[in-house]
Amino acid sequence: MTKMRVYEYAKKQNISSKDVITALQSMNVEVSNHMSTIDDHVIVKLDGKYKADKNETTKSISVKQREDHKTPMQKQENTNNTKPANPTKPAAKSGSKPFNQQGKSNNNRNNNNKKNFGNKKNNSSSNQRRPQGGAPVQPKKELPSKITFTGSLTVGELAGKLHKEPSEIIKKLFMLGVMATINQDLDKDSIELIAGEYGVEVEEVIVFDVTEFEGYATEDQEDQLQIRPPVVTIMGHVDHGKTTLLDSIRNTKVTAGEAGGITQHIGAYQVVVNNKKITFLDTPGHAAFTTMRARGAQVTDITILVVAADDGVMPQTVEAISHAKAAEVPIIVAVNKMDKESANPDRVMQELTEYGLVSEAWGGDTIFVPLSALSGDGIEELLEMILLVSEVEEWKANPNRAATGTVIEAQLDKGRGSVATLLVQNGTLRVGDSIVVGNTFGRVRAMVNDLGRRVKEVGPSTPVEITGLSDVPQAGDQFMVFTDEKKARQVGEARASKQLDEQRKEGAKLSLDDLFEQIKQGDIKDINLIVKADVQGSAEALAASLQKIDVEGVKVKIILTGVGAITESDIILASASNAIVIGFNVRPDGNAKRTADEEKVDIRLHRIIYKVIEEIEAAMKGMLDPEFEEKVIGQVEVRQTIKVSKIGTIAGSYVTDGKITRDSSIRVIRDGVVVFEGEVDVLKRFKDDVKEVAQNYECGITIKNFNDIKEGDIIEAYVMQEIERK
Ligand SMILES: Nc1nc2c(ncn2[C@@H]2O[C@H](COP(=O)(O)OP(=O)(O)OP(=O)(O)O)[C@@H](O)[C@H]2O)c(=O)[nH]1
Repeated sequence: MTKMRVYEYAKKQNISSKDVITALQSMNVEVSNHMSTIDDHVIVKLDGKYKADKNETTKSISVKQREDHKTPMQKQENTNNTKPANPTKPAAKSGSKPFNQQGKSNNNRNNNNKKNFGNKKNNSSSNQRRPQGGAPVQPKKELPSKITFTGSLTVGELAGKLHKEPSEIIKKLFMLGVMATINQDLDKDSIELIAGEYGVEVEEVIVFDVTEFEGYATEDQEDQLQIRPPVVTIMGHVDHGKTTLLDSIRNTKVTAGEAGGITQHIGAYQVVVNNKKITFLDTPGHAAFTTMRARGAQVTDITILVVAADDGVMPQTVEAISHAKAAEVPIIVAVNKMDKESANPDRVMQELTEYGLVSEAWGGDTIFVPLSALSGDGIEELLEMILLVSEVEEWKANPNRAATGTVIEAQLDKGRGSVATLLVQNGTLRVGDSIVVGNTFGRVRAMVNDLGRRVKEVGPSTPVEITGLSDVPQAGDQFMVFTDEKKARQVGEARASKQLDEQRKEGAKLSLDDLFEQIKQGDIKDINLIVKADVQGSAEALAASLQKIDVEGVKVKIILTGVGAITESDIILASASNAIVIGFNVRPDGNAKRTADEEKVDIRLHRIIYKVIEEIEAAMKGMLDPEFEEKVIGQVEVRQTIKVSKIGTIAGSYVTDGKITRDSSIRVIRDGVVVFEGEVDVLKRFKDDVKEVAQNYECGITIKNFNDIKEGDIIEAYVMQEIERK
């Protein structure tokens, strides 16, 4: 089914949106503004109308206007009806992802998110008619054939570029149902729409942001890529043996492979199995994993999920699964503690099927390796399985380029200054390289590997500890080597100052309020949700219903369902996956609230299932109900009460502050406690019904459904005011 927006149709027909809206209204099709969607049967009807009615006034006027103001060149161009080409950024190469794009947004998009008329309320402009005769005095300058912009333009700026008076642009916007001021920012669609009305071509110029690494990264050609070792993270429930497993792999493999090496804990290590390397991140647990991902770093290729055979699936096992799945990282299950008598691997297999991890033995595709981290039995098999998965996945990188990668950990060392363990993800890192790491920079002074040995250069998937940075970066920060030291300094400094700016601004996390805007801009294809509920049954029911929502091809993806309060870990997962958290009959705990504020994670709390569905659906359609805020307008003191049969209790009162109106909401406060909330029924001055009573005046009030009003009560009057959504 074809669908288009009103303004798209207007463009197609070369007429104004306003005319289309008028036509639609005459056809009894409900449309609110130029952003409204019309479907194909309406389109067919409209097509018919415009075909049959070629000389329809509105059309001839709008075409006439356009022709009048056009240069000969544009007149010619108009026949091509070309859309401006939009330069896009080079796509990151899939074989080697030096920088994760997730959660990143470039400046231009941020600008586009500013107020634009797509999300403005429609205004009642439907009575306005296009001026027919006596055109306003036009500026002398001719229309340009093409205009350029970056990010957005204000109405005034656009007018300047089009050599038009701002008032004319404002008028045009008004015709499209938009009230705009001269300083209002217009987004790309709006700029194209207005320029299109004059037949002027628009080109968006994307300015290269010096602080974004992506801009400097060159694409690797397929023939430059070579197989690189996999990077493995170990996750699992407390005490299931993560640390023991990491130690045991390192002890059996590292010392055997590299005689004389003294293991050094630098946050990651490499082992050699069958002449092939495997890199392990040394910080077990999903907290580190997810914190990194929240910072935009994806370093893990494979997750080893450790489950103790004598304990089975536990809460953190489930969390680890969600985290790995959210990051789309393959999972290998290590069924640990097989040496114990109480070990029951079948139970582990059984329990994990519930989370979609079905062992190969049972017809699934998840690799399960029974082992004992303590005795070392099964570790060899686990390592072989890791190699097997890597053979299938074929992770690649280009060793012959300047290095890029991620910070695994970093700290300030008394003697050596800033010390950071970097994981090289692409290219080769060398001593002496000029490097930007996160928001700091420097030259690689010395490099030490996981065996405590000094090294001169390291290739892809290798962890290495470096010194020489001017400041301490953070785990998860990305780094990039620059051939030019000056450039490194410049980029490092620019990034540092940008970070300061960003700290001041809000993070660009997903929120229901701007969901529609993001969907419209094509920025999101899935909406990630985390559902926490008081009981498993509701969590599942809610998740199932939410998954059925499908608005304009955008789907809801549930990345975690769980029972109990919303925890900090949920928030971190939400932040890393750009998800919204839904609490059904549950609340966030203190830490979760704080983290959600910091990470700008949107939490929605509900008590009724259909309300949740309704809200998400409305947000996706850009139809969220307006938000209201309470505004106290006045205070009234009850000085005397009179009981009247049939009417109830009349409160003889005195307005001590502000005013009270007949349509205000009220609360009755007795000794500081709210005893009733409701509405005014009748408001009188002497015998007359009045609309409002101002400060220092007496009045008589009755309250709807409340007769227990007492002398000395305070009546607080308030109204609900719509507040603009962010
Ligand atoms: N019998 C037996 N005990 C094991 C095995 N692996 C680990 N353990 C024991 O289980 C306990 C917990 O092991 P850890 O390696 O500290 O577990 P962990 O998952 O790292 O725990 P946290 O760091 O607290 O999350 C220790 O007492 C280990 O000795 C095993 O294969 N067999």
